[in-house]
Amino acid sequence: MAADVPTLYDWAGGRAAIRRLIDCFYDRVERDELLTAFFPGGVSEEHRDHVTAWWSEVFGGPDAYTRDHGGYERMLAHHVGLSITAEQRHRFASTMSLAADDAQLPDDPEFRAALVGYLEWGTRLAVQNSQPGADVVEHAPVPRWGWGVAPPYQP
Ligand code: HEM
Repeated sequence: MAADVPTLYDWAGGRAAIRRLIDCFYDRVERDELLTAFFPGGVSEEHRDHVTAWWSEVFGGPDAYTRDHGGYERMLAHHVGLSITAEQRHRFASTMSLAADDAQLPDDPEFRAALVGYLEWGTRLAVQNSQPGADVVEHAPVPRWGWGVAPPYQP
């Protein structure tokens, strides 16, 4: 991709913006009848911080999740055995999309398409990995997501 195309992380507004997204998301999750049981007692500060690090890295920011939080293998371990249903996955993905509005992330079609593309991909992998006896990919790098076919519109 051309050197002047920003990362999704920078376009979103950096770590503070990703943290707003994650907070708005989990604030909704805590009130959601399909999702709240995954987080007994509420979504901890530690979880919010780690998931912020994950999304920041995926979107092209610092590689803090790989360096400090156990990387792909730790993320995988958290999803194994959860038995996430199709309905829960859809609620998770649609709630994150709503949270992007709550958090006032950029709402240009290109950015939101990239965000939802990663969400769709990531949540479907989470469902697969969470099933009993799933044949998981045990080791992988933290993914890096990009703009796909539509980089940001910059006249
Ligand atoms: C794009 C999709 C997803 C991403 C990027 C993601 C990311 C993560 C990460 C990075 C962790 C580990 C946090 C840590 O290191 O402490 C985690 C844990 C977890 N995730 Fe996901 N996840 C996704 C989908 C889902 C779905 C669909 C569900 C359930 C409906 C789910 C439920 C959980 C739960 C219950 C934990 C463990 C929480 C804890 O014990 O602190 N995740 N997720």
